[in-house]
Amino acid sequence: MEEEDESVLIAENSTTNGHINGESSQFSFTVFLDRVGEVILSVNSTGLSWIPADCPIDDNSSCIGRLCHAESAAEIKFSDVYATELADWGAVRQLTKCCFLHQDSEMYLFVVHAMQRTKTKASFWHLVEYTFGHRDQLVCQMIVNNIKLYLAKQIGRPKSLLVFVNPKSGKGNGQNIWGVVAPIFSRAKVRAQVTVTERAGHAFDLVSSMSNRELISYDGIVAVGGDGLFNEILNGLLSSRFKTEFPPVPPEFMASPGEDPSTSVPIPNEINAGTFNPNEDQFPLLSTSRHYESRFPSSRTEDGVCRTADEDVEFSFPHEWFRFGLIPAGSTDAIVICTTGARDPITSALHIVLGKRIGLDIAQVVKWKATMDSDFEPSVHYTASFAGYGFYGDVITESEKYRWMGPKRYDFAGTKAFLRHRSYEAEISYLDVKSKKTHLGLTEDNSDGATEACQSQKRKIEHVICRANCEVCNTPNTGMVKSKWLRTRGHFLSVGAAVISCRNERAPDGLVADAHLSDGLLHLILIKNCSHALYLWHLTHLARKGGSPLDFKFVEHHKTPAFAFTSFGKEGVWNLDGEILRAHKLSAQVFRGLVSLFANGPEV
Ligand SMILES: Nc1ncnc2c1ncn2[C@@H]1O[C@H](COP(=O)(O)OP(=O)(O)OP(=O)(O)O)[C@@H](O)[C@H]1O
Repeated sequence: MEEEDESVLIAENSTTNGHINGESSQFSFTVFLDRVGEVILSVNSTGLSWIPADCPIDDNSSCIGRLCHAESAAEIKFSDVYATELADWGAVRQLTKCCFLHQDSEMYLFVVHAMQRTKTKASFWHLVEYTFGHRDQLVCQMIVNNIKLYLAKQIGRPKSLLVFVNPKSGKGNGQNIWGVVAPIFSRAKVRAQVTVTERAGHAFDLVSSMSNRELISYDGIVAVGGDGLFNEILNGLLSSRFKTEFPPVPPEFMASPGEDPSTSVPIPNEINAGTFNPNEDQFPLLSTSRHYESRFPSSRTEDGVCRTADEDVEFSFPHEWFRFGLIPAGSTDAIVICTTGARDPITSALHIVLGKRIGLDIAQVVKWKATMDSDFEPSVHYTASFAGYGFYGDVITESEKYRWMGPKRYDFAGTKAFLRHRSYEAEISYLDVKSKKTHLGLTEDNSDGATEACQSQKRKIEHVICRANCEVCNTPNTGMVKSKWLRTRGHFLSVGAAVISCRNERAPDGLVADAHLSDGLLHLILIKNCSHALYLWHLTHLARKGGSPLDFKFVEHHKTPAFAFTSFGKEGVWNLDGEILRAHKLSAQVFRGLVSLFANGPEV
């Protein structure tokens, strides 16, 4: 049906307050609502509401009256409405006085599309459609046009998105899942430029080779897949655009194990630039402004010509409006679960079209050497969720052999790695930061001296779960933060660095229940060698809601903005967001809220 211009139309049965045309502040119409009957529909700048026309709000005289009112009066905020449209001429069903449905006469229809929280789990959002009818088509047109005007004023909603669909994600459902959510985007009039990936690395290549100008012609990039696809796109965006110093490392880090640091490999200038200065008072990583400098290399245009940096436009971090979206279709989907509280494609699509926004910490992981004997060749990687060594590296290496099993491969590979029970000798240095600002989750005595009992007590006090409008994530860093390197060496079953809690089906509270999406800290979890039985006990705590996997003697947990790792074996395998990274020597730092996501945080 063709839409007309804003019509200045006041029907006989309408009341208005303000101007209908363009700047209407409030108006009411008697219309029909499908499955209810005649209602008085009011529209104002915050949303729409209706009450039954023949069931006044104070008519509680009968139980039927009360029932009708409870079920048929409602209010929807525009912040929850993602589209409205005229529909064809059709039938509206009405509720009789005895609350039975019967078919009423046909009329012109219009539909309002919105989200609704599931009653039992607020994080799960579902689609709701309200179909209204009126015998005058112009009335329908005018109401729709006015609702559209209000929707256009909603801030932060995307208009144009790049979408990557991994057909091989999870159980191979990527394309089907996109098929399910695509109508939400088209109803919301969001243009989607869709690429179905043909191979691993396809999305990385496309994103990294795009000019900034082309990239910011979109409002964001959506991954329909798992954490691995998201990670690929993230790296594609950051690798050529985000230039920063390497993570700080302790002075002796560049020496080989057992080697005298003074005879170690000369460190290139760029590496020196990132070396931590223990005498520096102001901690360099915890930026107060959360604005990161970036340099812009030349980039390629569509016709393959390389532009110089001058011709391209700036892409700042964190970007003012450019966001990532993630529609879960993978095997783990930890990032989606942590950022929306649900593993549900519809919920994620609604977070995107409604223009939600949340900052996400990103860890920069630098691999210095692949094996003990290889040369220093730093390669930079970024992760939004997790980097793990030892058990985690073994699981990912093993699971790659069984990709055909789909998500079950992780259980199979995990069992094999568990039975093998290998430990790895390694040295880990981490920055111990002390701050009076307890919002960072750091306390004055964050380090060495604390007893096991104290640590357990402290963990309980600090157990603030990250959620929508999280106070910890929204508090800016202020004041001076002191730091020093602490070191631990030994045999470890695993070394893990979690950027976020990494909740997933196998670990319902995540690896670290109280990790935050945007607090500028990594959670370093060191599992020292222990008996098979104790390790199993730890794993069962991980797999249980409300478990305490960190409250074991053989588990060290440190909140830190940076760490450095050296393996004492010949080589080391890391698991970076589900991808293999061979690193004998590695360092990492976190950037607070470096990118933004179309998400709200879990509503728990
Ligand atoms: N067309 C493709 N064929 C094969 N591999 C692909 C293709 N497109 C992307 N990939 C790669 O598949 C890997 C895994 O994808 P993805 O993360 O989407 O699913 P998953 O591994 O099942 O889920 P999760 O990461 O949540 O466990 C990614 O590293 C990505 O590079």
